[in-house]
Amino acid sequence: MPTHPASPDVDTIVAISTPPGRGGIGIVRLAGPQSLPIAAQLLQLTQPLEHARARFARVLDSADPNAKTLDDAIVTAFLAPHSYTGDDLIEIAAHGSPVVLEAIVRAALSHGARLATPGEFTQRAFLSGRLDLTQAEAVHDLIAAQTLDQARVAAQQMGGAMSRRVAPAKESLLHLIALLEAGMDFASGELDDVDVVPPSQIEAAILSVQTPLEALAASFRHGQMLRSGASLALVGRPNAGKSSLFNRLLERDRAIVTPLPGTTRDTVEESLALGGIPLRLIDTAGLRLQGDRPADEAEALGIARSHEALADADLVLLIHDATQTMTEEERTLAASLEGRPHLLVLNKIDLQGSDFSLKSTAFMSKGTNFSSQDTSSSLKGTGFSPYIPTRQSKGALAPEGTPAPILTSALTGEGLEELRTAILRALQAEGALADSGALNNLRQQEAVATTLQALATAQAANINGLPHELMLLDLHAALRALDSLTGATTTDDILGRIFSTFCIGK
Ligand SMILES: Nc1nc2c(c(=O)[nH]1)N(C=O)[C@@H](CNc1ccc(C(=O)N[C@@H](CCC(=O)O)C(=O)O)cc1)CN2
Ligand SMILES: Nc1nc2c(ncn2[C@@H]2O[C@H](COP(=O)(O)OP(=O)(O)OP(=O)(O)O)[C@@H](O)[C@H]2O)c(=O)[nH]1
Ligand SMILES: [Mg+2]
Repeated sequence: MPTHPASPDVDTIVAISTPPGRGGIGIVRLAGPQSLPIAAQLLQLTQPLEHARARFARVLDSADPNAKTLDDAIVTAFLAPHSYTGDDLIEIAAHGSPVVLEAIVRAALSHGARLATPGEFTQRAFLSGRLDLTQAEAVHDLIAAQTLDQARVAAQQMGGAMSRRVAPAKESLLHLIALLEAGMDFASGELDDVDVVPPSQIEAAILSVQTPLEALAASFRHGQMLRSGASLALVGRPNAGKSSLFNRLLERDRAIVTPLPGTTRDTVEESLALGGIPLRLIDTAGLRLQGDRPADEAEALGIARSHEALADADLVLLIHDATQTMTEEERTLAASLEGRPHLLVLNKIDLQGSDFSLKSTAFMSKGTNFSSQDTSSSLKGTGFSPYIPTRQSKGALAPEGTPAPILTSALTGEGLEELRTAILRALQAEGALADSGALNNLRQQEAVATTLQALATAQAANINGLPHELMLLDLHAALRALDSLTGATTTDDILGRIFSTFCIGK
């Protein structure tokens, strides 16, 4: 484990740790071996600093030759190794005035500190072994969290959920490596050509490492969704009720709605949290039918944007007016969405007879197994063919066949709950949100994917009876990849890239 001795050649760093701007209180943080002596020169203490005890102090105006008081502050000292970073750390909580906080930082610089780089406090915590890399990343995620669910997941990760989750797999892998290496030493001695460990035992051992890591790899999608959210585009013919549904989902009248087709001219974007997942909802200009020309250039440009939103969205909601027959174009559009996550929404069901609504409800409640005979007469005239959704076990936003249509009325609100549920299901984000120790960034996902690849190669070598030396190379590669997940074997440039995305002062 890397350690960070409190030696004088380690820089003492300083930064404002509270957000830029004015606030009730603002905190300047100093970390490193010179923190205490530097603080002593900036402050007039009435009582000596003690570990983790808040003390009142006057902040001296260092620029003033008579060193008058600039502010009153509360100062806390954390002595190495019992601090956030692991080295001596001082916090000065002054009034939250940017000029005062900057003066404190400037004074600390003049006494030998240097400005902390983004994330450097957390980087030191990592380098001193107080946090592993997934925990350090979680600190960043927690600060960036936009929903409480995101914060909960980050907090679990910050508490070491990931390391705990991979620990048993790593233990098994180390055990297997030790076993094979011992066997090899043995074999190179007197007992040549003797397979000390039988292939079936190796196969089982590799499998016991693979299984939990595969489950971990599958958790990536969900973690990613919680971190970054998803974008949702509402597309369809003019007047289908896209903007009305958009407003319903947002629960406010954001987009303009009129009875005239071609009302929405440009894409309209709004954020929305659904089931703890941050979503970017995009209303688009209605797609005109062939031969049905856009009214003007603005509308034509708007339609071009609709196509872009359609191409970029993580999930497409194809909105169809249930009172209209589905056109060839819509069918083509629906077909082009195959293989991508999308939902078909039949809107304006309030305009159908009550008969329609009842049958539709029965149709929906049958669950997911529709057969062609089920082609409900309620859908007659809409042009929708029967759907046979298939469940896929894993895979990001995996297409699940053509989804069953969702029947809504933006006017009455009917079907909106079903639509919300269907959106979450399509994003595969239902169920336990705070899946403890889920992978939640590309770096983590790659570490696990590389581990699994190396394990698969090792397994193939085992099955093909290749020498253990070769298998050991793959197993060591797997171990290195697994260790990079928690940062034990992560290169400096990758570390640099990770911490540079943090706030200054964190
Ligand atoms: N004022 C303040 N608030 C803060 C932090 C901080 O550093 N300062 N934190 C972070 O930025 C977070 C809390 N995390 C922290 C984690 C560990 C330690 C720490 O010093 N731990 C020592 C024990 C300290 C003691 O003796 O009481 C240790 O574990 O050895 C401090 C904060 C959020 N709030
Ligand atoms: N009865 C009924 N009317 C609806 C429903 N949804 C929308 N409307 C009406 O249909 C008309 C068009 O609605 P919009 O939401 O503007 O349709 P749009 O798809 O955004 O249309 P464009 O922006 O032109 O592409 C408006 O008069 C709405 O009030 C619904 O579920 N039932
Ligand atoms: Mg509209």
